[in-house]
Amino acid sequence: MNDLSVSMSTAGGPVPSVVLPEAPAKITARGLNFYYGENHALKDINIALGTHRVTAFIGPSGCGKSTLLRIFNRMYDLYPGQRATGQVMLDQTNILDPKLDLNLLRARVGMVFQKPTPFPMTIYENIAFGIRLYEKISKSEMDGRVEKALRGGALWNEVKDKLNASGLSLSGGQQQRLCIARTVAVRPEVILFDEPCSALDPISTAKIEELITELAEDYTIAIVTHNMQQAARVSDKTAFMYLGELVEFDDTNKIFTSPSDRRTQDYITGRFG
Ligand SMILES: Nc1ncnc2c1ncn2[C@@H]1O[C@H](COP(=O)(O)OP(=O)(O)OP(=O)(O)O)[C@@H](O)[C@H]1O
Repeated sequence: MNDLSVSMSTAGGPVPSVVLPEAPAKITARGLNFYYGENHALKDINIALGTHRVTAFIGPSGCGKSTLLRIFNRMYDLYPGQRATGQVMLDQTNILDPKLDLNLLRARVGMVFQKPTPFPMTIYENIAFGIRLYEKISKSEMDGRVEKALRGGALWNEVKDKLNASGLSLSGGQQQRLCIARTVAVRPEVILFDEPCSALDPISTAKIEELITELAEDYTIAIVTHNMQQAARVSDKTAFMYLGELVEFDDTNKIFTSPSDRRTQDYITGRFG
């Protein structure tokens, strides 16, 4: 990704022209089905997310992208009547195991949402709060961790002189980078992004995309996006979903230049969705 040359896609945006070598799987779903009560929202999903790779999920509204992402850190446990069958592995850990410690899972698999959601506390505390849930460290160690996380979120230079200001006083784009910093602060292995730029202006969007590319050096990343140029710019692999099915999953370059399935072709050329 970082230093790849680009070519034009059928959707009109740049796509990476070099295919990265296959990476070992970090998250693997096998025969995954998901139900909202009677609504069968995900149908027999089989997919592997490569370690330190960026996997994009695209598809028309309601196809199940967010549902799949939320399974990766068991967000569905928060709502009654929802159930998953099949297998989803994070390395050797079965994510669907009812006995799994969800706090530990969510420390390993962090999530950044569509709308920036800073806590109503200082910038410093937004970062320190999550670290304290998992670790007891000294003030000076915490200062170091907060700085490192804010650097990781590409926000340090903008906030280093006002760490005691409210997180809510930042711009939307800065708030989203604060949320990313908050996520990396607890040192996850995977970061899930659910349409992270849809509430942001183009400059903030570009910053977040650049950041996602940098973060892939240290984390495995999954991103749901409606923006196909964004999927093409930031991801190594792209999954196209339709009506709860995983229609096609391949190198991003291939998906955007010569997809195998007619439905993928129709979607990326704007014929529906
Ligand atoms: N909390 C819920 N309760 C019941 N049904 C739901 C719930 N959330 C989503 N669904 C249904 O599950 C299906 C998949 O929804 P999901 O939000 O995963 O799709 P999506 O591809 O992320 O859509 P969008 O791009 O619009 O966010 C849809 O039919 C949707 O109506």
